[in-house]
Amino acid sequence: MFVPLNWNSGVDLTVVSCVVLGLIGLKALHQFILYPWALSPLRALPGPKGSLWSLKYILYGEFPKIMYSEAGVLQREWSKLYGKVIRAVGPFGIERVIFLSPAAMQKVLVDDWIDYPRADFIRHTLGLIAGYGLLTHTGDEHRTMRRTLNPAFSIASLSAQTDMYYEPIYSLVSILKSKCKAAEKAGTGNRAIVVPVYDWLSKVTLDIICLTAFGYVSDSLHSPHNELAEAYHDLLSLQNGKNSAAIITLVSIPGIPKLLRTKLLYNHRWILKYLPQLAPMEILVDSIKRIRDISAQILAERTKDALAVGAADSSLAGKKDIMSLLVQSRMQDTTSGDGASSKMIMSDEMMMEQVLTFLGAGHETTASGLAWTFWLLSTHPKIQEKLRAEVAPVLAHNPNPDFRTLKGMDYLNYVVMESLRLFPPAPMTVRKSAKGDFVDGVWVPKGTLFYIAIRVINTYKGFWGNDAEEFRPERWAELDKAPDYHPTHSFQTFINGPHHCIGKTMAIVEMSAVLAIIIASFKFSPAYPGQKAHPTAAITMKPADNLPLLIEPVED
Ligand code: HEM
Repeated sequence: MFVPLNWNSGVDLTVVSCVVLGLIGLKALHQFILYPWALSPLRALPGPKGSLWSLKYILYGEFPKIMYSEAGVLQREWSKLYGKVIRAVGPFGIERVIFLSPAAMQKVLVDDWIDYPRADFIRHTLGLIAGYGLLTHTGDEHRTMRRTLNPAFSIASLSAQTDMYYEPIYSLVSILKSKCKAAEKAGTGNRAIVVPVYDWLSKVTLDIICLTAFGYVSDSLHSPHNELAEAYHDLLSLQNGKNSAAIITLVSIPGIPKLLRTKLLYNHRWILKYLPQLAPMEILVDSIKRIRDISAQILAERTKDALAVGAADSSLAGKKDIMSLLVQSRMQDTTSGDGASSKMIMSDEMMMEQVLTFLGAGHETTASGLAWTFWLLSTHPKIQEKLRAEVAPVLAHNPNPDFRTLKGMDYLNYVVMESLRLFPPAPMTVRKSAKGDFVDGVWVPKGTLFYIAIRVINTYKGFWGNDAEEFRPERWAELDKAPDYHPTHSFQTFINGPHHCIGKTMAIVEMSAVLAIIIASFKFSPAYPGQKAHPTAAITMKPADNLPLLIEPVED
């Protein structure tokens, strides 16, 4: 029988409160101090250790340092001090491990990938920003979804899309040339101008991904108030360590990721600006809603087109964009009943999440990759000259090179790969062990977070030699001579295994096309003496200052 607690019940409320508080205290003591520092089987691994006299360190561990330092650089310093296996304690006493060896990467990312899914907080952060599409699924569901999407990213389909790159790229060239001309006419006597390179690259890559992924003309290069470009601009303006920490904390609370996408919260988003720590979330909720609305519109248009084509003709009727291929394939599977076997017949809702994923995963990553390439070329003028000498004659002969011509320019490929190695647009990702097991001879308990140290592995001297942190594109021609280079696991920019980036070849070819044409048209140099790169610390690594650079048209 239920006995209410009151002064007459014989149960002393003070005792009950003390017991409850005592239990909470013990749990906190275990979580923050005893487990990570005295009981965990990982506690003896090498790694940074702060003072247990510091309340801040007990509460947050290495997290503040990680969030406020350049992505991957702190971890690279740890690898120099502690070697290929590192343990660091994060917020709430939660441990994370870093393994650099090819054997560990093979186990976690390739052989036993099902036992090492993406951690929930990273899944929800990605889902919120880039849709709950392929990026957020795992296991069998991921396998069938990937099988359904793979054909749209085949070499044949990419080759058919290459000619769609050129209109946006040449539009950018003519916009920048007219800006240089205007500067000269304005009486500076000089055609060199400083431009925010990342901003322009973000527009050109948005226009390219919209055309190649959806056959949608965004033309953000000419329309400064393009809705999609503005929504992404607002979303990306949130990208800094403080906001990332707030987003990660929020999405770790059950129910919040769903709430952030509801109409209710969108309609009352103004409330958020009154909550100091959550004020930037108003921009997040608003821009996500705008991006989702435009994505729904794109999907509805593609479905309408496919139905019209399907009624007239069963062929793809010249549509080469990824979404048209998927919508067509869904129609064929639905009518033939094939989808039930090996492929997935995606619902409208699921297709919509894929639209968001291709936009989110395929736009800003490529723009950042290109921006860092121009930064490296600005600070390495001889390499810039050598690249121009390779691409200019090819473009003079063929201004719109096809897939094979782009792949055939060796130095261009080396420059792109070397830049993606040093400045990987996604500098890290996270996995969580679903069971306890030995990794590289170390017992790692269930529930441990694995920091997949993309940038650290890409620049580890143990794999790349003493000049690992230098920009030297020629190294890609000499990999067979590098004794410790591992062909699969020394370069993790797109990671490896079943979750490896589905857009890898697309991104490399697109970057090569943009880079070849822009570098043949303009010389790049730093905007001011002593300029430094400022990569933001977040899930992706974009230049915090939009990368101002001095550009000058190359004489015809
Ligand atoms: C330079 C550009 C790019 C980089 C550096 C990059 C990097 C990555 C990385 C590191 C992952 C693995 C994330 C994880 O498992 O935690 C990934 C996955 C993914 N990427 Fe990319 N990406 C780029 C461009 C693209 C493009 C152009 C698209 C599509 C249009 C794309 C679509 C995806 C998708 C759908 C996944 C999830 C794959 C799966 O789980 O099966 N990415 N990317």
